[in-house]
Amino acid sequence: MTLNRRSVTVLGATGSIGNSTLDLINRHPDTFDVDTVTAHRDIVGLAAAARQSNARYAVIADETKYLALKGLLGGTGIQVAAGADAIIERAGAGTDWTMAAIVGLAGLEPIMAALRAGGTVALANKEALVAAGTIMMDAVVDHGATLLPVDSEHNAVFQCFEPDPARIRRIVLTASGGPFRTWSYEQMRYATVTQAVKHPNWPMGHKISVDSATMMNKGLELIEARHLFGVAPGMLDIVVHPESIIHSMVDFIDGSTLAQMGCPDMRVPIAYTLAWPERMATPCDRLDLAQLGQLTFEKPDEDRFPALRIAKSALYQGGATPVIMNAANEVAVAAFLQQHIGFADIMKVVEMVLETYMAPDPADLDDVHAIDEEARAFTTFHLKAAVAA
Ligand SMILES: NC(=O)C1=CN([C@@H]2O[C@H](COP(=O)(O)OP(=O)(O)OC[C@H]3O[C@@H](n4cnc5c(N)ncnc54)[C@H](OP(=O)(O)O)[C@@H]3O)[C@@H](O)[C@H]2O)C=CC1
Ligand SMILES: CC(=O)[C@@H](O)[C@H](O)COP(=O)(O)O
Ligand SMILES: [Mn+2]
Repeated sequence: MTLNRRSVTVLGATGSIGNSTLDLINRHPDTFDVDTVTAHRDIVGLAAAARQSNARYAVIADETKYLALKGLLGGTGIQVAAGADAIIERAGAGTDWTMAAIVGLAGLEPIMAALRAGGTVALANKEALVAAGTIMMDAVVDHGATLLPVDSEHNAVFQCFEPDPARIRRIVLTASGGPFRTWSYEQMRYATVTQAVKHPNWPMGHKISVDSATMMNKGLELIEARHLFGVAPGMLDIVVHPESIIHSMVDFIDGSTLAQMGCPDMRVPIAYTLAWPERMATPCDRLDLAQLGQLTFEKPDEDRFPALRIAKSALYQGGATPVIMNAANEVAVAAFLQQHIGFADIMKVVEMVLETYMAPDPADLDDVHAIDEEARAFTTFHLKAAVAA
């Protein structure tokens, strides 16, 4: 590998994507210079990540953990900071490459700071793009930044894509179908947290795992694709592919379809963004199609997975709707993970909020935050009523 030396920051360093990113980075200490690693509350994980990667800064969002983190990193020379603003400040410090792997809308401002600094942002956090897509894509252009998709489907599309929209007929996102692909709606009503976070193919954080189980993950990914690739909503499609070997496809006007394939390991798309526009070697398993035997495909079922219908409607509506949908979903998923509501209640809540809470289209980031905060408060207040209805 002959990559230029580059400085990197990993936002969300203690999570599933953060760990995979640092696994790759730590294998190449002569290429990657780790500037900053961040986390929310996990000081033990953050201190380990900072030590292993020889980071310059370790930043924890929860300010009450500052002294404890400082204690864990005493004598290392690694600088410690705390608070959401400190994360935004380090994200905007101008490193060459930033992994955006904070979960949820909490990741939006650090992403915007990194884009404003004009660097390359590897985007795992889909919630921020769903809520603030147009604003974020404008910032990429205005600040000469580069936004590279990490999400496996979007990274696959990016690898197959041609920027001339006249050549593209359709983008097809693959969906595993999640842990409840073969379950009836009635069975899903009684699904437990343990069952919902057990994804069949990908080990991931709890929030995205629940999104995969409801299939809201695929709905969020439709909106993510619309912004990343600038295509009309009608050009986006989903096919269920339980093996997660084909990560997505692009259909061209001449009848050709390009697909990107690989074993389900997020280090592959992460490595693509780390090395881009080159490629780098990874320790990931290689595909053995003869060993796999067959790949299967199914139509998505919007009756058993209403999130698909709800998100499609938000995709077409745009404006405030994706912000509200994302906020309601984040609140409802958290309530499910805390066992306050059932699995099937998640989409009941999201649908109720979208039917009853209205907001004008956001013009800027302040509007996005205002709508997000109000929608969260509305969802929390009406949670029990939505479930009882
Ligand atoms: N995991 C995957 O394979 C994929 C993930 N993604 C997307 O990537 C993002 C991260 O996912 P994943 O790694 O699975 O999630 P995890 O839950 O595993 O990790 C989340 C990370 O964000 C940090 N964090 C959480 N809340 C805050 C906050 N309020 N402020 C600052 N930091 C915070 C966590 O810190 P702490 O550990 O201290 O809580 C942790 O480092 C999500 O948006 C997800 O949709 C996309 C495609 C695939
Ligand atoms: C690894 C990744 O990109 C996830 O978003 C994954 O796609 C989730 O799987 P589902 O297809 O089940 O949503
Ligand atoms: Mn994905």
